[in-house]
Amino acid sequence: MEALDYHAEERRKAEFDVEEMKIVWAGSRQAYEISDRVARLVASDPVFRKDNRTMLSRKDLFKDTLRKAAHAWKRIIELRLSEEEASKLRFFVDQPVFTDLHWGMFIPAIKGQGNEEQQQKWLPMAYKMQIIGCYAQTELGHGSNVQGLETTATFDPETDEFVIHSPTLTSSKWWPGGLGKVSTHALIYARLITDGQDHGVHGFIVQLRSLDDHLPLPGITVGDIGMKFGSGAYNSMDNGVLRFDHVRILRDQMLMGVSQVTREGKFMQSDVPRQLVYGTMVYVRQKIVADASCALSRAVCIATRYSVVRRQFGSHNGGPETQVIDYKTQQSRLFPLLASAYAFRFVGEWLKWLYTDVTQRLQASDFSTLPEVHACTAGLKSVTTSATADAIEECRKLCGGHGYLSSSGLPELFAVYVPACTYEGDNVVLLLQVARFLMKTVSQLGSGKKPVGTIAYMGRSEHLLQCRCEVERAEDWLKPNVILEAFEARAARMSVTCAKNLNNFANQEEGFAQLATDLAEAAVAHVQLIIVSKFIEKLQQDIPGKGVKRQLEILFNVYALSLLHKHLGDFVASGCITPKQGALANEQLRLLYSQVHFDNPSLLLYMVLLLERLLQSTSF
Ligand SMILES: CCCCCCCC/C=C\CCCCCCCCCC(=O)SCCNC(=O)CCNC(=O)[C@H](O)C(C)(C)COP(=O)(O)OP(=O)(O)OC[C@H]1O[C@@H](n2cnc3c(N)ncnc32)[C@H](O)[C@@H]1OP(=O)(O)O
Ligand SMILES: Cc1cc2nc3c(=O)[nH]c(=O)nc-3n(C[C@H](O)[C@H](O)[C@H](O)COP(=O)(O)OP(=O)(O)OC[C@H]3O[C@@H](n4cnc5c(N)ncnc54)[C@H](O)[C@@H]3O)c2cc1C
Repeated sequence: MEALDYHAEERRKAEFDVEEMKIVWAGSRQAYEISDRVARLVASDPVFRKDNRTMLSRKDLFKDTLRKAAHAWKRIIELRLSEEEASKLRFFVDQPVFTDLHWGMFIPAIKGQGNEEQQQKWLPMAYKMQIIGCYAQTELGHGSNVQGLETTATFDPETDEFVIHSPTLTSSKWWPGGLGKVSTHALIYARLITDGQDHGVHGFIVQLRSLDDHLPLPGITVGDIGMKFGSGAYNSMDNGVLRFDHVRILRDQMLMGVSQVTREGKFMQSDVPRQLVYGTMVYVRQKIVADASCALSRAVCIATRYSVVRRQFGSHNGGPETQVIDYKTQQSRLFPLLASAYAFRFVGEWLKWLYTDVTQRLQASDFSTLPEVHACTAGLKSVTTSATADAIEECRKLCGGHGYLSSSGLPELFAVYVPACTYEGDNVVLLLQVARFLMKTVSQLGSGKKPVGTIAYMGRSEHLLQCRCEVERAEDWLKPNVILEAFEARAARMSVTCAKNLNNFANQEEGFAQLATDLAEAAVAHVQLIIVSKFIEKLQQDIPGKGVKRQLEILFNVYALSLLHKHLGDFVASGCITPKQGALANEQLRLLYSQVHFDNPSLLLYMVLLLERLLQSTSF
């Protein structure tokens, strides 16, 4: 049977309502309709073709990208697309481009850190793209350590100006996307200095290039940092380098929403946490989590199509060879990735709500959830991007030799995706931020301050440190409460153990440095618990459509039990499950794999169907 006939046949046998599953994947009927409409728009427009992307020179690739970005903007205006539709268009055009940073960071930073007057001054020009902005924080010498940035912004009370300067080679801004060729302005993060006093890192809007001839302005040295990983990939983005030689800007070009400098040069810190200067990074991290599920689902779609169609060995009496998807090893490698795509989808939906909630709270000067939001966005960005990057590589291997062909789409997908483990925060550095939040929570357990939200389970740590999972048969692992308690017990025990070991060090900082690896692992356990718990909450919602909820329950169990199997050492070492119970979990997983395949081929093929549409505009 031909592949496409097979697909059609399998879809006809669907055990569930595929149309309703599409709505679940999209998040709502409206979101699905927008996705479908914009995907068709991109797929049907020859300007957005990408089948030549990996054969172009860097210069031609960049020109092609600019052409696409201009065409996208033209279509957005002509069709009066909403912000959500425009964002979808960027996603389907699927090529790193300067607009990602203009819309994804430059504008949000002005909205989040600028005062009312600054928003009124700069946003209208930015929305009309009369100015193009980038987010210039990272320097040659510092990326993770934001407090180590060296660029200076020195207030001159004589002229009511800041002097922006790059005092050292390592203070050169290095990496900002859109900086190398396109941006006319940059949001510069620099050390604020008034009257000889250093007030730390703050944001400043600086014009880099003339709006008449696009040439760099006096005192500005700017350019592209050159080729990056892979051929096509991120080379469509003009990541740049930038140096200042005593460039003067007006005082009102310092973003004054978080702190201010008066005409007399007095530094004023508003009664808001200084970390609001980091707010744009938090915003992008939560978007990156949603993007992870999309990138992962594309890779899974390709590997699923291949696995369903490819036959190898197993022919009897001249009959057809075995579909590779029938091999247990292929299933045990592929199905957890399919399940992870759904898990990241749902936790990304929740994180978007959490971010919206904290934004509303900040407007009411309620900073109570800011630490948790930082920990959740940092941790989920780290865990989902690391898992997705590894998964794309696994999908390449699942496709045998063909996975290494550019035309499979996987090499390009991998090369474009993997920097997500670094940008917006190195994944290990972000895990250590989560660990810092966990240790602070554990240290406060005795204070009577009840942990809430995603860390609430820590308030039950005494019980969790004693509990034993009630599993006697493999099917006991199908109960969400049993799985949740196992993940809570593991996470609580790993954090409490780290906290106890930290107490063996006289100096907390030294202890944190020595125990960093254990702390990072405790952070992963905490974040994986969040993902599992949000999947369970999704299943507790009303999910319409014949058999849809049943499919999602199967995927939940595949996701949770494959994680438990992968990290069995943590679970057993922390005492919450026995080796025998671990073996029963693995037995249940095997049963689920065969069920996912035989009872639910259209689930896989549904992914193929939905993601086929997304892939139509791609090179594979
Ligand atoms: C066509 C039109 C449509 C287009 C639409 C496009 C939309 C696109 C949207 C998204 C697209 C995504 C595309 C992405 C492309 C690539 C983008 C890449 C950009 C970048 O990489 S920007 C640079 C990123 N850099 C970083 O992330 C740096 C990482 N380092 C840090 O965050 C910090 O330095 C640190 C957190 C590691 C340490 O900071 P530090 O001040 O030293 O703080 P500490 O001493 O560790 O902690 C002090 C205290 O502060 C708390 N804290 C730290 N950070 C935050 C925070 N962000 N929020 C809140 N609180 C924070 C920390 O917990 C401590 O608290 P405590 O004292 O413990 O209570
Ligand atoms: C494709 C791409 C696009 C980018 N776009 C932008 C942009 O638009 N704007 C912008 O400002 N920046 C941008 N960046 C820069 C990016 O934000 C930084 O590269 C990132 O924050 C990591 O910082 P770093 O490069 O200094 O790495 P480092 O922090 O030097 O990391 C190197 C190694 O050191 C380890 N390490 C560092 N500190 C610690 C610690 N305290 N404890 C344990 N281990 C540690 C890390 O885990 C890592 O293994 C981009 C980067 C890339 C790759």
